[in-house]
Amino acid sequence: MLDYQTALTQLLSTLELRRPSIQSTPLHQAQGRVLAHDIKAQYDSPVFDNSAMDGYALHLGHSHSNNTFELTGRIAAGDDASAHELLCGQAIRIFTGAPLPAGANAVVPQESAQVEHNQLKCEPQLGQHIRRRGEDIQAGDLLLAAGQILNPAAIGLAASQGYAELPVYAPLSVTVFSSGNELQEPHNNALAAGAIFDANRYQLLAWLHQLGCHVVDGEILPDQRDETEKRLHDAANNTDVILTSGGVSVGEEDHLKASLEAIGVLQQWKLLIKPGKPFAWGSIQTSTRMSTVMMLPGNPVATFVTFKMLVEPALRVLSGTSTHKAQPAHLKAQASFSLHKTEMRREFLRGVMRCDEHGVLHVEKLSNQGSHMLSACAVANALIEIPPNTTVNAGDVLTIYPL
Ligand SMILES: Nc1nc2c(c(=O)[nH]1)N[C@H]1C(S)=C(S)[C@@H](COP(=O)(O)OP(=O)(O)OC[C@H]3O[C@@H](n4cnc5c(N)ncnc54)[C@H](O)[C@@H]3O)O[C@H]1N2
Ligand code: MOO
Repeated sequence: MLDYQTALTQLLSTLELRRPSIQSTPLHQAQGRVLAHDIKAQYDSPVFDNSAMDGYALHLGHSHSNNTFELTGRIAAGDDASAHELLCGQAIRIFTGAPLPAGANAVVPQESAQVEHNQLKCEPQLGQHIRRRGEDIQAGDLLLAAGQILNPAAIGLAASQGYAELPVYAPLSVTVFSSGNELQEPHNNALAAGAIFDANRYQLLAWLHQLGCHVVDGEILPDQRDETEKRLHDAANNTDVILTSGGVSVGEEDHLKASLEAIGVLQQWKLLIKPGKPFAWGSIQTSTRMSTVMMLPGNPVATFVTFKMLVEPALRVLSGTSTHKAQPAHLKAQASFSLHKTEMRREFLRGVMRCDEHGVLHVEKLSNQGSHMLSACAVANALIEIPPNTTVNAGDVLTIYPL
């Protein structure tokens, strides 16, 4: 059995070689997509020297000893300033964002100046309130690096440089299956004897929508080997990724692992983590594509934890993010609980983190930690990592993964 970090490293390095195709997307559809190439700045930013205030631009010179300037005109945002030039002792009405005329070396906000008969009175400092050409970005600089997840600010930055489209990786297509004869759809709400509602598929579909994947609902697989193999193969023909939950442990009604071995390659099965021990991954090669398969354990909390700690990073790498950036983000927090654990598996407890009035992060473990107890996942805002064979005392510093 692999420990968590080795498993994550192996999974991500396998997937790094399976990058999706590259396409061009208009900016309004770029949110959440992964940039496929480096993008360079096409312009200096600011594009030209301009005013940071509504007020007056002026030419402050050594030869000009008093605080009075002669007003010569007006430049608004959007105007061309090339027709204007300020000589020593001259000023011009100007507005925020308007280009500075030649000769301007200070801007005075209007509330710090008085105007009388075309004369401006103020006490300017050389260079004040001027936004210099290129002080943020210079033409040719790296604007956005390949692998960056495009967020609203990155999209605004691309627009500010005149990009209307960006090269991004194609969205991943993912089929989601649940497995088990006991499962019933929630809309069919009279529960049959021995049946339970399918929680995992709905949980997984929601995560995948949040990640911007193209999702195919594969519905429920019966505990039947032939049917499982056929539907996995069909899904591999049609989608880049297959996620299953349940049926991956050791019982004779658990057909997922054996089915993958029969029609594809099982690369890894079983990890030293709790919950999530029977997690498996591999691939199915069909005539159309190589589909990545990840099999999540059926206990709903095991599905939750393995999704956040393994599947989400894997999907990020398959979407074009670097293996480094795809790692789950972690923080350090002081435990507000104690426990003694004699267990070989690294555990990911469901917890609530909070910052105290001194800025120190604390984490409390929720009750209901069983791997069938989904209730704690719905209120948790962090997973708490407990290494193997560990005693935790209140105040100890632990690694947590914000949710
Ligand atoms: N003899 C052993 N038994 C089990 C072992 C083991 O090592 N030896 N491992 C246990 C661990 S740990 C886990 S985790 C589970 C995982 O088993 P499976 O992946 O085969 O999942 P199932 O047996 O199908 O289901 C487990 C549990 O979860 C419920 N379930 C399944 N799918 C869903 C769903 N879509 N929505 C809601 N609940 C679901 C299912 O009814 C079971 O109660 O195996 C242990 N057993
Ligand atoms: O590893 Mo299983 O997920 O504990 O119950």
